[in-house]
Amino acid sequence: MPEALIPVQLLWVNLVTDGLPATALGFNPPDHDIMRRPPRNSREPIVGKWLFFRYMIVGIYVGAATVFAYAWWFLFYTEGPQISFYQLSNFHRCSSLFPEIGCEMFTNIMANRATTMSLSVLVTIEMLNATNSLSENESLLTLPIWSNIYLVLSIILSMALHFAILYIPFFTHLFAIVPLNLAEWKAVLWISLPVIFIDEAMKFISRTFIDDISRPNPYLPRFSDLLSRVSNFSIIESTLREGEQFANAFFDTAKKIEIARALDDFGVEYIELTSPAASEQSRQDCIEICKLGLKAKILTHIRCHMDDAKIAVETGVDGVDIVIGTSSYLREFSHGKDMDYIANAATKVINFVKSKGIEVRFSSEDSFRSDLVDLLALYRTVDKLGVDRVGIADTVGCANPRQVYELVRTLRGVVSCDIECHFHNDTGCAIANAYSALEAGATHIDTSVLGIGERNGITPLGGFIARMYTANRDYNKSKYKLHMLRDLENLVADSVSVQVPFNNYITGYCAFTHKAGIHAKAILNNPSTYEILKPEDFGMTRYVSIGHRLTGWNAVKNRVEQLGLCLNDEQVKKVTAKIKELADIRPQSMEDVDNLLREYHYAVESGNVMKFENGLTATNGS
Ligand SMILES: CC(=O)SCCNC(=O)CCNC(=O)[C@H](O)C(C)(C)COP(=O)(O)OP(=O)(O)OC[C@H]1O[C@@H](n2cnc3c(N)ncnc32)[C@H](O)[C@@H]1OP(=O)(O)O
Ligand SMILES: O=C(O)CCC(=O)C(=O)O
Repeated sequence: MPEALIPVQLLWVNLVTDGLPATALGFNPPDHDIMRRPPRNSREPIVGKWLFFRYMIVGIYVGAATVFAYAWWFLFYTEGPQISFYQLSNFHRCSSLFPEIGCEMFTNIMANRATTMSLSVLVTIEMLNATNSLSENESLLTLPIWSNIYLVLSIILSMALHFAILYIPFFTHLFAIVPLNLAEWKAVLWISLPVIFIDEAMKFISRTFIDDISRPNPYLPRFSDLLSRVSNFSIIESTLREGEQFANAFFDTAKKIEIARALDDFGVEYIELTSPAASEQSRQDCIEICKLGLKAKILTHIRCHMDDAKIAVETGVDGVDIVIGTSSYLREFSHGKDMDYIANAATKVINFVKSKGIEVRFSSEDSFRSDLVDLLALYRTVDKLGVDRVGIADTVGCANPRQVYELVRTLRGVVSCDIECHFHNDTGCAIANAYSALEAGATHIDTSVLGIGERNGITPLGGFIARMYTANRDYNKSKYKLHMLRDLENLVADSVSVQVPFNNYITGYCAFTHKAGIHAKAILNNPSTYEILKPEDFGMTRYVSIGHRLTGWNAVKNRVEQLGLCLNDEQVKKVTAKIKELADIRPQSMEDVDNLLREYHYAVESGNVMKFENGLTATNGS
């Protein structure tokens, strides 16, 4: 095709569009939802992938529309020459192929008209694009063009300048263009306007799927985080493997079976058992548990060693979890092998387990203190061998959630199989790390009941459930029998001779106890004010404690109503003051409080309230 625009015209477009409208955009008002957006990550690129894609789409449209405007004039315009596309695109061979059409049209005033169409479309589209840029994501319907009056003025001025070069003869000559008529201007508008709709569609996608700017809470999971498995994960319950490494643990066969059944009933997807290479009884127990026909898949955990693998595959397990240390500590002080040896051993053991048609997972022990390049190369190798999962283990509990997120996210880009994560709790990060791992794309999390395991253990099942329930209540309620958690924890606590901690997640005795008056009032009005977990979902009950100096009259009034007593607000406030007086001396049981309320109520009913109050004070003072 002939050249649609010459350099001076392109310079003009730059001058008109980059000058006034671009400057006016600096006066854009803020988006309406600006305060609901989370702060931008400082490491996020200014132009991310999606924004770049948007620019490409709009850019392609601008280019196509400019060229089309030129072609339109030659091909479709009723007052134009109406030649064919073949003729237009072979204009340089016009004199030899189709001289009858009059080849001078490609150089004379007709060509200038087509050029003017192109130029005008480009200028108009740029004005519309400036309008689109009032906001990156907000629609023009809610943030209209007149919200930036400078933009309106600059567009008017820019178009006036464009009209000037179109209709003042000196400039038309200078720019090699011609004045357009009404029909041509209509075509300019029709060709330019779609850019508004294209950008509105892009903004809609950004708002709905990419930026989540409509989220009321900026800290909820982002829809854009497509890798996140927060609502699609499996639990590998390792009480009967990692848990057996807890200092107090000794599980006989009957106890293991009882725990396995309880875990299965609760709904965990996998149960991991101690290596059958550990002892003859461990091997027998493994066989017995496999025979139970549980819904959960049974795994056993072995060293990356053919001897262990051969024993494991004979037990009837559904899968084998292979592990080997990759950090310099473990390579030097545990097994003494280098990365090449590890890769070769892994290949042999994985191929062997796979040949038995059962699941195989390969994990690196002490992943967070391993060399990242070595680690990723190893994972890539085992992924290619066809493992079902690779595992990351924070064996010493050194990792924090950010490090976990980064490692899992990196690994997610390297392997296509599932990713399992195992977090020790030495620094109290095990639950948060598990959550971060899922956010980054991990698929399986290792837990043990009450977190029991080597040293102070791993991600506790109950705490993990609390975290995941908070992220997606329905998903967790549909997968697990949450009300069984307490029995499960009591069973394991008894088996290993420990108490369930007072502040245990969900089942600790004070997990749903509310004490301070301010809390109690709000809880009684709406439990969600101070409860992120619904006790009834876990078969637990809420308790509002009132026999103490931190109580308040709202909590006391509630108790008065529960007891069916009749006191007005002033009377409740007075009796609350009495409770505080007494509780300053010693804590009051619920029975003490109830007796006091009944006595006070009786005194009110019988008209002896003054006497009662004085007597009470005297008793306290004595
Ligand atoms: C971080 C974790 O929790 S990993 C899981 C830990 N689980 C267990 O240890 C299961 C219980 N363990 C046991 O019963 C025993 O340690 C056994 C049966 C596994 C091995 O017992 P032993 O042969 O007496 O060896 P020992 O326990 O003293 O040392 C471990 C051996 O395994 C080797 N080893 C350690 N980790 C690995 C591994 N991941 N892959 C292959 N070999 C390993 C060590 O080099 C050492 O070999 P060596 O006998 O040549 O010195
Ligand atoms: O097999 C695994 O992934 C974890 C092994 C383990 O217990 C650990 O590394 O702490």
